[in-house]
Amino acid sequence: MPSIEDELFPSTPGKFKIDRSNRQLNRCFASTSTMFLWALFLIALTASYLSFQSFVDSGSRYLTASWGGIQWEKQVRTSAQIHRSGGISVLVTGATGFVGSHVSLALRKRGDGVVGLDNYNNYYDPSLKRARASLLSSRGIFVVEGDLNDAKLLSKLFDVVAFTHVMHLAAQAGVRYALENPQSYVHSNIAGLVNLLETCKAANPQPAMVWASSSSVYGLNEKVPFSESDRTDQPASLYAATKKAGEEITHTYNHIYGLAITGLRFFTVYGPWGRPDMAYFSFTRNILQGKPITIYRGKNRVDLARDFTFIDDIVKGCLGSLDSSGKSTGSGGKKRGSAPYRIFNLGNTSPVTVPILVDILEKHLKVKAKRNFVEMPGNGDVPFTHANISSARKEFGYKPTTDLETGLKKFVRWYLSYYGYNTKAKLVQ
Ligand SMILES: O=C(O)[C@H]1O[C@H](OP(=O)(O)OP(=O)(O)OC[C@H]2O[C@@H](n3ccc(=O)[nH]c3=O)[C@H](O)[C@@H]2O)[C@H](O)[C@@H](O)[C@H]1O
Repeated sequence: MPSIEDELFPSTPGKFKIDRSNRQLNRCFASTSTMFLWALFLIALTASYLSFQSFVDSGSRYLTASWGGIQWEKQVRTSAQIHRSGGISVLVTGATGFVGSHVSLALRKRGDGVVGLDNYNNYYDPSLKRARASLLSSRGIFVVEGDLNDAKLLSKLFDVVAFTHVMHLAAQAGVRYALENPQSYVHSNIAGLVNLLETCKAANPQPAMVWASSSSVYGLNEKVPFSESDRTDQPASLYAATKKAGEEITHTYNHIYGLAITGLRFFTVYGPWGRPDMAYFSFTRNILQGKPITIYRGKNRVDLARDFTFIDDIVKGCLGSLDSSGKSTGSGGKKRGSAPYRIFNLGNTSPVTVPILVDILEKHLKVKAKRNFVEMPGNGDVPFTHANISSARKEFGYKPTTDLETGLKKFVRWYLSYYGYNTKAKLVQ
């Protein structure tokens, strides 16, 4: 298996050759007028190259065309192969993301077929995604590099494999980043979702879909703990609004086309191989580097709290949802009967305040944090979250077992090892 360095710096840079012959040029530059015309031509060529390049740069965040071909199809087919009786074949979107990589590995471990899809966008350090991809590849999971909005790619994937399930985890995550880049939420969480649903609806047979909604849909809801039947019409961030829109959109596809759909409201998921933009991760980085951390506080200096949920518990919830998803009834875009439409909270059911989270990190890191308390800015945050998980428990026996203390210990152990704190030379973060 190639190492992560090999993937980043391929040994064969390509087939581009520089033509050093100047005989042709000598003839062209024979007269001044020809030189002038030639100069104009070069300027036009450069201008069109630059505009093409900027088109490529702006598009490359999302779209790549590095798929297709006999070898590629063979890799997809092999990766989708099921190795247990009664197993399923799953297309996992966002497979090199935090939750996606863990779910892919768990499915593969129990013998299910898994094909990943990921666009490796640069919302956070793509090298972490490449490292996760390397791990997946070592377990025989092929990750297709491409974007949800690439309809041809999605339809090709379903031509090659009759996926029984789609685990849709690709998304623009993060509550506060929506202030900076609102369009990326629309691109991934709305347009990308619809594109995927269009493909699933048209597939024959149709897969069942399980996808990641968010605890943030509860928004300004004050009734605790949050139950699936509580109101979700007061989102506090654009992120939350796009996830809520996703719930409505998936309902439509269930209603019209008979797609079996399960939405999972994840509550602040954390753990090894996590997302660097999240508080527990960036706090750890700053604490180790001796930099201050900013802790938001609510009105009247009330601490914010989250129902932090350990990744292994989320993975159990995802697999339980896939196994109990029921079947889609339609085919080729035609509904043949009603199909299940479900929404579940996946949380830990025991909220912890942010300062206590920092206490636990300090204990595991054996370093004191430099705490800087500020009033919660109007950035989309909500004061607290708390999941009622009785529906998921009833439906597929969901039962979280990892408390924050234990989960953060596992995260810190991974973090120190991944970033080289256990060796003499610290790696650059
Ligand atoms: O459950 C979800 O659906 C979401 O969970 C996560 O959002 P959040 O619960 O906001 O997690 P996270 O950023 O770790 O902040 C945690 C706490 O630290 C506070 N916080 C944060 C940053 C900071 O600098 N200081 C601070 O006090 C902050 O105010 C908050 O109280 C996912 O990112 C999101 O993609 C989505 O999945």
